[in-house]
Amino acid sequence: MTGLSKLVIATRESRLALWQAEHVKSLLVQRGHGVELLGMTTKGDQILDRSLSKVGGKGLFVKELEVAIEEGHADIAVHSLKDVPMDLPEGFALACVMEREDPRDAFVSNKYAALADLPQGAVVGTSSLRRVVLLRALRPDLKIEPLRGNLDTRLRKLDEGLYDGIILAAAGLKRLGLGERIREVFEPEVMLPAAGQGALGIEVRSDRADLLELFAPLAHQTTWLCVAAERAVSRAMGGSCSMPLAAHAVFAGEYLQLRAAWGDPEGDATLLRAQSAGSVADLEAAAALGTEVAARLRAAGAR
Ligand SMILES: NCc1[nH]cc(CCC(=O)O)c1CC(=O)O
Repeated sequence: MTGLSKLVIATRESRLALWQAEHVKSLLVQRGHGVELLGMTTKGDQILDRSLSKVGGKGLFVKELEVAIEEGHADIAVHSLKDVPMDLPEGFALACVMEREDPRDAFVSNKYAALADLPQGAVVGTSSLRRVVLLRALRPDLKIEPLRGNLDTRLRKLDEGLYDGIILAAAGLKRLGLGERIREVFEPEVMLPAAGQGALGIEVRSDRADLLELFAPLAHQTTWLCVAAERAVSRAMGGSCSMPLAAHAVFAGEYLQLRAAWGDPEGDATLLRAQSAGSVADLEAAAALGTEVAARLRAAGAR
């Protein structure tokens, strides 16, 4: 990047993706860089009638953006880390992980103030296998129905009366100024978040030393360590979103505390949990903690 050229951010065109790209743009503009957005549609945005776990998973939201970078139409992509596959394609790297928004899941409803207020057999919308399994553990009586689409689409379907309540990430709602729609946030003890939930990552070509240097100051080190541990659990478990898997890390003093939960993808009521904590100084140590927790899940019977 020279002083003259503009930095181009490839982005999906959902309101949340655009907010995230604009957020990164404003941080760069504050630092004196020229920035442009390149909006594009991904397969994940087009396929709305099937659960993502059935059509190929997380990579569906990032592939087109990587092609744009590869072909030189864009320099970077901004991702919700939750949607980023555990292993980036050859030649790509995360330039940084930024400070996390609220990592928790939220209950949204027009009729009920909390999950516990839902009557027997109420209809709850979510297409996340993780949320399905964790919801079943909390309320086996509920009727869980698929719910896909971007945030606005999901809220519209709730408002049309198709569901008594839905589960969404608090982070997306807060970023879009929709925090007042949240009736209840679930503490991680109650509904363990997905690996990377609430965190943003910047993807670049790994040979772009200029960009790696440019984004180093935007990194949030504790978030990066937490997310590295969480993603290592997913990686060690096979890392696909056709498996109900939760992983969430927090710092308690100098210790990184990592918890994970695994549900049987065949859909029975099995829910296994594992955790560990360690003093973690770098990304390798964080990843090792994640691998250890995955091994504990397996020892408990996870496949
Ligand atoms: N799977 C879609 C997705 N990817 C990231 C977020 C929320 C924001 C975040 O986790 O950073 C959402 C929406 C949701 O799960 O409700």
